[in-house]
Amino acid sequence: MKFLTTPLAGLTLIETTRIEDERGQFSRVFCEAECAALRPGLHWAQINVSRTYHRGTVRGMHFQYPPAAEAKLIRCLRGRVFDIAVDLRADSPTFLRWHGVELDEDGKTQLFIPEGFAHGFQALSDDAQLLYLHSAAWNREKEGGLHHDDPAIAITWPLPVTQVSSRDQQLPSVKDTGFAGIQP
Ligand SMILES: Cc1cn([C@H]2C[C@H](O)[C@@H](COP(=O)(O)OP(=O)(O)O[C@H]3O[C@H](C)C(=O)[C@H](O)[C@H]3O)O2)c(=O)[nH]c1=O
Repeated sequence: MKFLTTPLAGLTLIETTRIEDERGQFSRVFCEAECAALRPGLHWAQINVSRTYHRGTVRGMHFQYPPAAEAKLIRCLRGRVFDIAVDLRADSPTFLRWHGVELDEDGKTQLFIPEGFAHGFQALSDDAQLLYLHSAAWNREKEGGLHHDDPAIAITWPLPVTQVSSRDQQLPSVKDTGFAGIQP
C-alpha cells in the first residue's frame, strides 16, 4: 500500500497493491501492519456497504460529533463515485475546505478520512457500491450533517444532482447554524 497526502492534513489516498494471476485479482483493503504508517493502532468498530442505484445521486454530507467522531476508510466495490471529504476541524487552517477523488471498482485507490471530516459522494455510475470501515460505531444521537450544496463549502459536483434523501435535503448550512467546527 502507498499513502498519498492531499491538501487537507490527514486526508489520505491509499494506493492498493493488486496481485493478479490467470484466475483474477487480489488486493488488501486494510492491513494493521502496513497501515501503521498511516495511523498506528487503527481499528474498525463497524464495516458497512452502501449501494446507490442511480448515477447522479448524492449521499451526505455526514459526520459524527465527539465522542463518536469516526475515521473512515472508503473503497468502491462496483461502479464509480466522486468521493468528497470536508475539513470540519475547528482549528484547522483548511476548515470547510473540501477535497474530492474519483473511486471506482478497480479499487486501485481508497480514501482514508480522519475524524473531524464530513463525508459524502456522488454516484458517477448506476449501481455504485461502497465499502466503509468506521473507527466508531454509528451513533444516531451524535450524527451531524451539512447540506451538500452549502455555499460556505461550495462543493463542485461532477454531475447534476439527481437524487438526495429527504433527510439530506433538510441538512442545515453553515450559515443557518453558525457551525464553528468540531474538536475531534
Ligand atoms: C450509517 C448507518 C445508518 N444506519 C441506518 C440509518 C438509516 O435508517 C439507514 C441509512 O442511513 P443513512 O441515510 O445515514 O445512509 P447514507 O446516507 O448512505 O449515509 C452514509 O453515507 C454517508 C456518505 C456517510 O459517510 C455515512 O457514514 C453514512 O451515514 O441506515 C444504520 O442502521 N447503521 C449505520 O451504521
